[in-house]
Amino acid sequence: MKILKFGGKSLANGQGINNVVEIISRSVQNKERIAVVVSARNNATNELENILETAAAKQDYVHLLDAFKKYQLQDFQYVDLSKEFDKLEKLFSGVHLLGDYSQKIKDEVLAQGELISAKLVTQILNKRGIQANFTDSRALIVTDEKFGDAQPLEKASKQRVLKHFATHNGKTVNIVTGFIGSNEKNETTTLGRNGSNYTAALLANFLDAGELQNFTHVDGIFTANPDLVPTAQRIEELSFNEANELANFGATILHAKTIIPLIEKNIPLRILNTFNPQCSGTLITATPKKEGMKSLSIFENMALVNLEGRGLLGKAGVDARIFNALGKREISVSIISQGSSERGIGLVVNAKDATQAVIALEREFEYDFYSKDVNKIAVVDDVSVISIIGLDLSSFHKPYNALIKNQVVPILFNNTVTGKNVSLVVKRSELHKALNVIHGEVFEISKKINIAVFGHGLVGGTLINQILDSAINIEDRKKIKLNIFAVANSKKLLLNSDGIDADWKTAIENSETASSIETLINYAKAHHLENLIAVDNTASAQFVENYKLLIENGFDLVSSNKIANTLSFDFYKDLRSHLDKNQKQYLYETNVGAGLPLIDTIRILHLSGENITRIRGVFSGTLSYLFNRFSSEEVSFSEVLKQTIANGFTEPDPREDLYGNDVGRKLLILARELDLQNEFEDVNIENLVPEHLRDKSVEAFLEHLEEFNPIYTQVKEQQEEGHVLRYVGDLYGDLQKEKGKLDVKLVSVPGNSVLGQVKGADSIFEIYTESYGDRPIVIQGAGAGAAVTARGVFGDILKLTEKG
Ligand SMILES: NC(=O)C1=CN([C@@H]2O[C@H](COP(=O)(O)OP(=O)(O)OC[C@H]3O[C@@H](n4cnc5c(N)ncnc54)[C@H](O)[C@@H]3O)[C@@H](O)[C@H]2O)C=CC1
Ligand SMILES: N[C@@H](CC=O)C(=O)O
Repeated sequence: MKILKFGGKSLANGQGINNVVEIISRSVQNKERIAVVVSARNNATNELENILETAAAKQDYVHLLDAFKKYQLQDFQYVDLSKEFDKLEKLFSGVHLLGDYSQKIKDEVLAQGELISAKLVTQILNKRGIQANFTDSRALIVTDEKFGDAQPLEKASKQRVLKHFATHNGKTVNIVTGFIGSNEKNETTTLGRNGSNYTAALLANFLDAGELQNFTHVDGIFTANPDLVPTAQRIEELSFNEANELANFGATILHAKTIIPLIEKNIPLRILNTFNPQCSGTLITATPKKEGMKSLSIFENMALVNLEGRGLLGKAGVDARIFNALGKREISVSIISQGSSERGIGLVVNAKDATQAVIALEREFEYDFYSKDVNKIAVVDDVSVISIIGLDLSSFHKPYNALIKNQVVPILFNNTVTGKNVSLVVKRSELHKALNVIHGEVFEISKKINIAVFGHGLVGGTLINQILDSAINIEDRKKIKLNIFAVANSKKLLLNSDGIDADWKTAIENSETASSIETLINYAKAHHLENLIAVDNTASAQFVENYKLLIENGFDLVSSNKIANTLSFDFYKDLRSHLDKNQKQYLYETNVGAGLPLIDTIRILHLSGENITRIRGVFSGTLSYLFNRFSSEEVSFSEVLKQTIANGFTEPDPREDLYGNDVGRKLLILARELDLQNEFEDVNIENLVPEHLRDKSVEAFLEHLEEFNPIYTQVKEQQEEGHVLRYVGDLYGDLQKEKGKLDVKLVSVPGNSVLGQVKGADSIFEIYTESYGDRPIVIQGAGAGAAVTARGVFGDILKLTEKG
């Protein structure tokens, strides 16, 4: 025997009720022995409650009742529900007359919802030729007298159930009303929250059913509410214990009281979807294939009541008084937290009970206020509780760190001593984001990283395409979902919380959103985006001013833009202390040597105590390419310069390379990595641009490139035989002091020397250290170019995802 239970949404008009009838018919045709338990249809219970309130308020309820009746018969005019409708009319008219009702009357009213539902299903099945028997569970489930939340009397109920099924379970399917019973005086009672599930579980228990199939409107139990966490996954199997934990922690689909009758008889419970019958749902058994399942469950509308007092330390009985005062008002406390100083106790209660809780505590502790033992009772409204079920404190650091990194600071947390679960109280406004952050950390499901790209020129544009091309692969391999939710240039902003696609260029061209850092930050907040990274691929000094705001709003930073690291040393320090304060990271490997692993290498050497004594090399890809070709080919300086620009090696403003500023900046960045406090003005730069071209606009400058030719032809010709020109950066001096020496200059070196052998747009860096002596560590490779630089930026993004 199987018990099939259908919830309200399953029984709604249209696809729901049609599928229910199909499912039952198929079972009957397959000769399965089944009994069916039904809830009231769709919103019937709420509607009946509303009509009752309206009648009690002596307002016009008739149109509401008519609408209710119309819905019930909408597609089934042939079904006779006159008995239930008459009953409702009489009950409501009485309540309207009196202007009041008792819980007993309410139970009688609500019971009609289940009676209508069971009768309707029975008659539809009968019309299809299926022998179905309307079963009023008031004749089966005997309860105590607690109207609204009655307790079944198991022995008497079992006897009646067994008797009924002995006579009515031949070829006939019993369609049983859920939720309702009757007391020993034959008065209608209801079983409280989750009552229909309870009825189904009791029947399963009494009849020794092989399985209870609970048909809902969802595919089963998920690792978190899929409406809030899009990456939530259906759990295939759960143990009864795990399901019980879930039920205790607010998973509305289950309730502890519905699990217990099943555990007693070891009856599997399968949660199924009426609207997706192919889905195998979630199976709950005593021995699931896999145990240790984790899930997140929430209590959304909660409040935190804080009782504080200096005189509470060591005082016995304070907590007992608190719970006694709350208990008298039937206020249940879901989480309790008390520090060892006993100066305060925090209690999480349902938001609707918060005011009553405060009143109760104020009364109870009135005299303690006078004696100044208690000085404050306050409420933090709008909090939510997230419970991580299946997790203990040994692995709590991962979600906790991720929350802090995402600027969600839990108001309090606690764990259960037995069983595995940790609960956190967070501001309700942060619930959505917190859930997604925790989910990404706890489950081996993709962690989502939300990226905003500023500047989509050569490097930025290439980076976006690289990310889009590899995102699926990275998600498969690393369980990291890279989601570019924003792209900005100086004028426009493209926003899409689900991530931009390959058509992003057209999308940003068509975007009507003006570029604004505030708009972008607000968008990220409104969409509860977690794990935020801002990528600066501009060369803008103005944009750098946004860094602090981005950091404060939870963004880690990645930058190919060198400006932030080369402004004043005060700015440099201030930025780092801001990063520390907000626990944010800033990575900029591509600032020197494009995609080459230079900054990391120097940082690690320096951190490990290795004394770096000198760094020298060809720092600029642009100038490397320019002088490599100019030195070895019969070609004019201006011609190679034009090709260098066309190759995308130069800065957005190519004069920055030729003025020597770009190399100067790189040198300064490395110096500061070594904790030197140099300023940009300390760099001795040999400017490659003839003086008369220095104050021209970029456009005018580019029209006068030929004027470089006589100067550099002469420089080239004046070299020694076999020598080549190289534009070299040199950091030297006593690098243990406050400042080092930084030179940037054009030199002539033998063609077969280390620097002389550099080819293409390669950079080369010689790192001299105490341990390596006069044989420096050499890092060499492409020092410029959109593809390698974008790859370096991409690397920084991935490093951040791992650090998180
Ligand atoms: N090209 C290369 O080989 C390397 C470049 N870099 C750095 O990469 C950065 C980008 O270089 P490219 O892509 O070559 O330059 P680009 O000129 O092609 O792109 C820069 C983009 O930033 C945009 N932009 C400017 N101000 C902005 C603002 N306030 N907000 C949003 N967008 C803004 C511009 O409209 C432009 O599209 C530069 O800082 C450069 O120093 C670093 C290493 C190597
Ligand atoms: N213009 C720069 C680009 C990289 O930083 C260079 O050529 O090195």
